[in-house]
Amino acid sequence: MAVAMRTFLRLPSSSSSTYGCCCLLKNIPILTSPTPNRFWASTHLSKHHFSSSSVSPPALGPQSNSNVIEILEQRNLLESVTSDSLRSVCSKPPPLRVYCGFDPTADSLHLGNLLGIIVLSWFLRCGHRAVALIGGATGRVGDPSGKSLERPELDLETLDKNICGISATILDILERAAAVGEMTDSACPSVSILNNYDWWKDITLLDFLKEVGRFARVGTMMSKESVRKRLESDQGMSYTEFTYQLLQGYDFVHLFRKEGVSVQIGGSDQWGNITAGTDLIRRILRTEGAYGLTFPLLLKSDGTKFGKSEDGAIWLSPSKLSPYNFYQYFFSVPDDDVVRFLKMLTFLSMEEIAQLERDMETPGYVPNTAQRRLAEEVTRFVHGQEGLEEAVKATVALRPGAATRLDAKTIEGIGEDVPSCSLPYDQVLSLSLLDLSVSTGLLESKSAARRLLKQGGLYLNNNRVDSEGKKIEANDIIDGKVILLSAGKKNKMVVRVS
Ligand SMILES: Nc1ncnc2c1ncn2[C@@H]1O[C@H](COP(=O)(O)OP(=O)(O)OP(=O)(O)O)[C@@H](O)[C@H]1O
Ligand SMILES: N[C@@H](Cc1ccc(O)cc1)C(=O)O
Repeated sequence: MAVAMRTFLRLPSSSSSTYGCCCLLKNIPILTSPTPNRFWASTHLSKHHFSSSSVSPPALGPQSNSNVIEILEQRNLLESVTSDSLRSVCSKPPPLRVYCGFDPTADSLHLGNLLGIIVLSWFLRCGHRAVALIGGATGRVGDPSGKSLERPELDLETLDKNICGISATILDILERAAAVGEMTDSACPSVSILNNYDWWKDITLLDFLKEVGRFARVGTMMSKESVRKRLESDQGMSYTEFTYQLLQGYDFVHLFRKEGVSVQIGGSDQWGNITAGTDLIRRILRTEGAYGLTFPLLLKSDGTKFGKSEDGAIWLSPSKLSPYNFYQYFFSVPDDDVVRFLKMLTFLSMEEIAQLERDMETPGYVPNTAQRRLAEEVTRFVHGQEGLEEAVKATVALRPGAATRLDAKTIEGIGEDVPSCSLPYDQVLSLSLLDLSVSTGLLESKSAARRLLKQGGLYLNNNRVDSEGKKIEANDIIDGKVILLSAGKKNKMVVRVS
């Protein structure tokens, strides 16, 4: 993909800064900020081309004349709006500035968080502007929404690392989203990234009580679901967490006043915090011009939400989940989920999705066609065309019996996601394949390995092995570094040879 782009990024100035993060966001010129701790990025992108590849072309086409609220409704991405007049406001000029906040509670975002980026992207596609807010300040406090226990306090080093990790992902994805939206107005950046620590670090407790606390009603604060639920629990709620809604509420006031942001979006669990913001804007700035919008939580078919606490979180950062495994996840979603995911997680037209749904009911439908389309679209959106090509290449190459020649990079790419082990070169060379399968832990015994080999299920670097006497030769060690063993189609073992 060739993208002509001009990007500015100001990272927080280091030395004295808590957020002196040194992450280098790839391909992005970094300008030193005159304002300490300000994290700001803007993206202007113009033409957008795609190289030919073996995957379907991406869903293109900005929809600048469309009403974003109607689109979100059609795609099950709309839960509530604070006022129905948002519908008319967003269909006429000027474009709106819309923000979504992300607290740095982990070093990567996950699939549930992607919904916020997708909704921002729909606004971009419809000609509006997007602001992603990193909660450098709110992350120190911890949002009680949807949590039954107080969040553990994060140390500053961890917060810093998390801010770097999630900022890089958000910027990467939103740049691609803005490119599809073909926003070319250089006077007004289509995407900005801000850190709320920039304004909170200068506000004293007395300022806060005077400027914010005075306008907040304790009764209203107590009635928020996040507070009510916690007060019913044995542990109760700390004053710090109780204050969270006012921090997020004041962010909206600040962004409304200083950055012209008039819409805040978030998952349905953010309703209380978002309305804290619209209330404060009404009381402090005496205007009705601010809107909140929530989207439903993305759920698995068993009704549990995609999050980060449980095992097997679908991370967006390639260092936590490779593009190959990310792709595989979507390729394997059950038929019952695929249409819902196509609507919520891709930008494919509703017509194309309806056609895929009809095809699924048709005799001769090739299983997983809809899943393949889903996997392509979501992987391309999150990891870019390059990440998608890497995932597809690995998928083809890693299929047992595949004709494609494996290389060390492809095998290393899955090394973090499948079991792996390291063995010295001279221990591996001339070892029998049966012994290697057992000593690496791929199979439990030599007799199990022999049985599998006889059934035609034991593979060395994707080639089926028939001979019981097969020994590892130098040219079986790919690029002198790795061996891929497979027991059947699913069980793999990467052997790193040192
Ligand atoms: N499955 C989801 N669908 C839509 N939005 C989500 C989902 N999960 C999280 N979000 C959004 O991301 C925000 C941040 O998530 P948060 O850190 O509170 O919880 P989480 O990442 O789901 O973690 P945990 O698994 O620990 O509950 C949430 O407030 C919510 O709006
Ligand atoms: N409370 C949001 C993050 C957020 C932080 C500050 C805001 O102004 C908005 C949103 C969450 O937990 O994900």
